[in-house]
Amino acid sequence: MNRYQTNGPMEKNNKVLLGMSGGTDSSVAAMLLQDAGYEVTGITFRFYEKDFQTEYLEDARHLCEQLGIRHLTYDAREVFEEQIIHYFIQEYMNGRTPVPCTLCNNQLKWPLLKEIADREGIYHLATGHYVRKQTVNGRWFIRSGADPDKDQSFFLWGLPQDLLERALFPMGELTKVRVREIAAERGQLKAARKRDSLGVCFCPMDYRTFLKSHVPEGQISPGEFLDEEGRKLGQHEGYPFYTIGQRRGLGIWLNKTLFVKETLPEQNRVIVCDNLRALEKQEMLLTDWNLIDPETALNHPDVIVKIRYRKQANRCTVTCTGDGCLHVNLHEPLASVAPGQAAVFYRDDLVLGGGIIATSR
Ligand SMILES: Nc1ncnc2c1ncn2[C@@H]1O[C@H](COP(=O)(O)OP(=O)(O)OP(=O)(O)O)[C@@H](O)[C@H]1O
Repeated sequence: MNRYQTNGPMEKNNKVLLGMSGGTDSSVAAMLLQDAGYEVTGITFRFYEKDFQTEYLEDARHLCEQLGIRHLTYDAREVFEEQIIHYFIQEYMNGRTPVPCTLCNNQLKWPLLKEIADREGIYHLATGHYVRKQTVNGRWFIRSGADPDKDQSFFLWGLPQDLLERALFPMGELTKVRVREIAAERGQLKAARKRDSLGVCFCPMDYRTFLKSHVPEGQISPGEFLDEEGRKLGQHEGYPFYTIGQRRGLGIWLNKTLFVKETLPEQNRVIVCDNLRALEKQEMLLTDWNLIDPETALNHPDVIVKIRYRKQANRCTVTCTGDGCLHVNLHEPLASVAPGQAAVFYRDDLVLGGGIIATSR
């Protein structure tokens, strides 16, 4: 899954390369890593800058100066645009639901951290993610963070062993409330008060507005809403604007609730239904998957799968298909499964792996 490969293992040392976004978590992470005796280097990736705003860079640089640590910047805007923003738009245009934060972490942010750490002779890699890590039978697993409201384990299922082994997660045992307190206690009031980042960094608003301003005119056009029997119910604004399970904003006025069941990009049609049960799926096929230890995940009846960051957890059995996909048999049906979304496997709070949903039925 990862593009950035380097040669051979690196000797352990007490140096750590910390991804610093200028936000509260990575700022406090820098302080805690320093307290723990590490020689910290901060790095800020320039992924995306709305209206050329670079205050986050200045904030990260300023904090490093105050802490007396080295700070690097790395311009990743072009690769971010190609790999993440382009993918995000393309997925919607293909009638799928993208997972840009998962992709960014697993294919860009963490591999870049490793690449630069290798170059700089730095063994450890760190971020301000609210996760923990643990070894089981000699393999490294991500565990949920101690703060259930901030747990970010859902996004890191794709990290390979060589990277996990070197990873440090200073936020893992802390709550966000405590992290803000630590920043304030150390006199870092700006860091203490920063707002939590909301949703996708380059698209914090409704994705439809983003698509409207980024997709060339004429590529998204109005089409038909059909019911399950193929009867025309009205006109939609273009299939990429609708996601499976959506019920708001359809603009169809019938005296019953309607849900998007399916989008058909080639025909620019959106199929709706009036029964939530019609959205339920019992099986999923995953591609681009990663399992930390296949033995612990495959063919066990006690695996939990999540396809949403919050408020959903279904029991399942995972098997490997002959053609290299993962088959997920859901023990209870699950509604609103969209191709393109990530499915993440857990046992208790241990992340066993995950993959991208190709199909479901
Ligand atoms: N532009 C960036 N450059 C370097 N590292 C980054 C950048 N953006 C995020 N990170 C790293 O990834 C972690 C998770 O980022 P994310 O944006 O998901 O979380 P966050 O809760 O907003 O974190 P923070 O409070 O540190 O901004 C950050 O704590 C940081 O270590």
